[in-house]
Amino acid sequence: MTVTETEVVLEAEGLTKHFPVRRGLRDLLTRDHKAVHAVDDVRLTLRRGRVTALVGESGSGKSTVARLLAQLYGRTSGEIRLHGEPITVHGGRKFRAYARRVQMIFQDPFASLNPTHTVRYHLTRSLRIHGRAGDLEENLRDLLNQVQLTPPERYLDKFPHELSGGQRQRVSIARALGADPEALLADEPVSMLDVSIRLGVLNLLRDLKERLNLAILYITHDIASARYFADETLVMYAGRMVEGGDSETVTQHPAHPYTRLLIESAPDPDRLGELSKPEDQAGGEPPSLIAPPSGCRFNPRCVHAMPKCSTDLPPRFELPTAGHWAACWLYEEGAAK
Ligand SMILES: Nc1ncnc2c1ncn2[C@@H]1O[C@H](COP(=O)(O)OP(=O)(O)OP(=O)(O)O)[C@@H](O)[C@H]1O
Repeated sequence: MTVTETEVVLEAEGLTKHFPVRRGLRDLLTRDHKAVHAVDDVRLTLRRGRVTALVGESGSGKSTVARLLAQLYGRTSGEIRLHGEPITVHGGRKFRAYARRVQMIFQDPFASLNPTHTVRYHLTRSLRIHGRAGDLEENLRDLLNQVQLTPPERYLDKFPHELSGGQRQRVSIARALGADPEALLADEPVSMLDVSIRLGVLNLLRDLKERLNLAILYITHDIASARYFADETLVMYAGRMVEGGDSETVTQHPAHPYTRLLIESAPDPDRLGELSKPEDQAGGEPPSLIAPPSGCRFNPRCVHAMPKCSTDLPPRFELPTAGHWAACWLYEEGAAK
């Protein structure tokens, strides 16, 4: 791997987002400031030419992380660095300059494309906003070629409803590429597509990562696809990161009980009929994020929970494989595994 491939593009440290809960009259009287603890103390690094998967079940805070990184949401605390420089933008020209380098792809390509406008309109707008409208026709053709919608002439004047789900998502990707970004934040980019076309879109993203040396954040609830598609995998539970490392290690040798549960719960034809879920003690309910459990947030569900787990927040413990870590007291030196 060359140095440029591992160049850090975007980093987050201590990234935290608490959404205030709308207060009722009683809360006003008691001055009770409730908040949804959607994301707490998240640290991650996106590098050129690498895909980083962020995996977790619904409500674990994955989309909020992506929106914080895209600076679509203001953060409660923490730092975001672009090429090592701390950066905060609140819309306007500074946001546009940021979005030129960090683009987001959303889950639902139908909702993110305007049904009254053609592919040409969407892509032209992106190129214009990002100052790349010189040689417009050539750039439009180039964008469609990049996402393998060929010949481009067949697609340019189509409306979103005339395209398949996979083609629409390719147009969304082309629109993001119109900015010529360094990082792509892909929030469940294939989860709304038919199973049969998901692989094609993931292969396209992988091809773009390699050809354009992009840093990609791939958000998914499907840990099996992370193994296939991502270089590195981070696992999130109830707003906190619980495990990370290279994808092969995290998916083949998961350390955190929650990661093991995710893998056990993934559909696997070889395991049909095995109904017990030994890693899940509490029957599969994630906790309230308004009053999250103290200590490790997974402790009420964890079959390995020790007294300490409900009182002390586990730090990241390094594991034998380089770069592999788990925030779990089982890995404290001397703890029985
Ligand atoms: N704008 C908001 N206001 C209040 N709470 C929010 C807001 N956006 C998200 N949340 C809450 O924050 C938590 C994390 O949500 P988020 O959408 O980031 O999770 P997710 O892992 O992406 O889930 P999904 O896969 O279902 O999109 C959830 O409890 C959600 O209800």
